[in-house]
Order: sequence, then structure tokens, then C-alpha cells
Amino acid sequence: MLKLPSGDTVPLMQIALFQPDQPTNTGTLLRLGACMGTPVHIIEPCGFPFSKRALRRYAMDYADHVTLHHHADWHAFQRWRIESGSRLLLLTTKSAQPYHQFTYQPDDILMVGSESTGAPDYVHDIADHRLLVPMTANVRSLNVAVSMAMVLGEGLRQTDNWPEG
Ligand SMILES: C[S@@+](CC[C@H](N)C(=O)[O-])C[C@H]1O[C@@H](n2cnc3c(N)ncnc32)[C@H](O)[C@@H]1O
Repeated sequence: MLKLPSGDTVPLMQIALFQPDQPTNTGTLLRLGACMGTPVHIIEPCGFPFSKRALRRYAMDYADHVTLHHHADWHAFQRWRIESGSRLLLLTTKSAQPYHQFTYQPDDILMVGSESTGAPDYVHDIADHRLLVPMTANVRSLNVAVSMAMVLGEGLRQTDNWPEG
């Protein structure tokens, strides 16, 4: 759920980046959030200095059009998430659940792991569901932003929650 300043809540899919390493990927995901009207949560520590200047450098002016939540650490994110009551869906190559055969809810939180190490066990343990984008054999993984774009697209398609142009 997204809480509006009025206190009302609206069901809205949100995306979360667990300890991102690469500012260019973070910029791409912020741009995705800006274009899809999807709030973005960034969970520290990041592998780069997090600043308004860095965001504008990598997300350009799209940084001005995204609802961004910056969490000091995993515990801060978890506190917010539990209060939100939304499901946490972790995108991971370690799942056997294909993302396109999963049923989404309009207020799901889609999370990606860091580029270098993915998500640690404690995130896997707490996730409500873990989703895989099926790949060909002998490859390791998709780019983090590409995997999120695919899954977010399917989630928005199923819930018919596209942004109004
Ligand atoms: C570059 S990958 C991480 C690779 C990392 N070395 C590992 O072992 O998890 C970064 C993130 O992209 C997402 N990702 C990449 N490919 C994926 C796939 N095929 N299915 C689901 N998530 C994927 C996951 O969230 C992953 O944590």
C-alpha cells in the first residue's frame, strides 16, 4: 500500500533494491520507477555514495519524478514493510517458481539483490515468495534492472495497474 499525505492508502506495486552496487543500474531502476509510477526503495549500504547529485547523474531528471524511499539498513526497511502489510517477492536465480506463472497482488513489493552477491539468506528466509525469470542453460543471471523490468511488467499486466499517461 502507498500512504498518501491525506492518510488514504492506495494499492501500488513497489520495487526495492537490496544494497545495490552499481549506480548505473540504480539509475535505470529509478527511471523505471519514474516511468511506471512505481515507488522505489533503496536499502543501504549501497556500493556507491548515495546523494542527490549521484541520483541525478545516473537517473538524470527522472530522479525528480520518482517516489524514492531511502532506508538506512535492512532493519529499517523491514520495519516499514511489516507496517505496510505488503508481500515481499524476491527475484532470484535460486528459485524454481517462474515469475510468469505467479499470481500478483496490486500492492506487492518486488525486490532485487545486489549485483555482486544477490540477497543474503536472511532475506530469502523472510521473503513471502521467490521468483525466477527462466533463462537458458550455462548463463549466470540477467542484469538486475532487466530482471526487475520483466517481473514488474508482468505484475502490472496481471493487476492492470498501469500508470495513466
Ligand atoms: C546480477 S544478479 C546477482 C548475481 C549474484 N552473483 C547471485 O549469485 O545472486 C542481481 C539480481 O538480479 C536479479 N536477477 C538476475 N537474474 C535473475 C533471474 N533470472 N531471475 C530472477 N532474478 C534475477 C536477482 O534479484 C539478483 O539478486
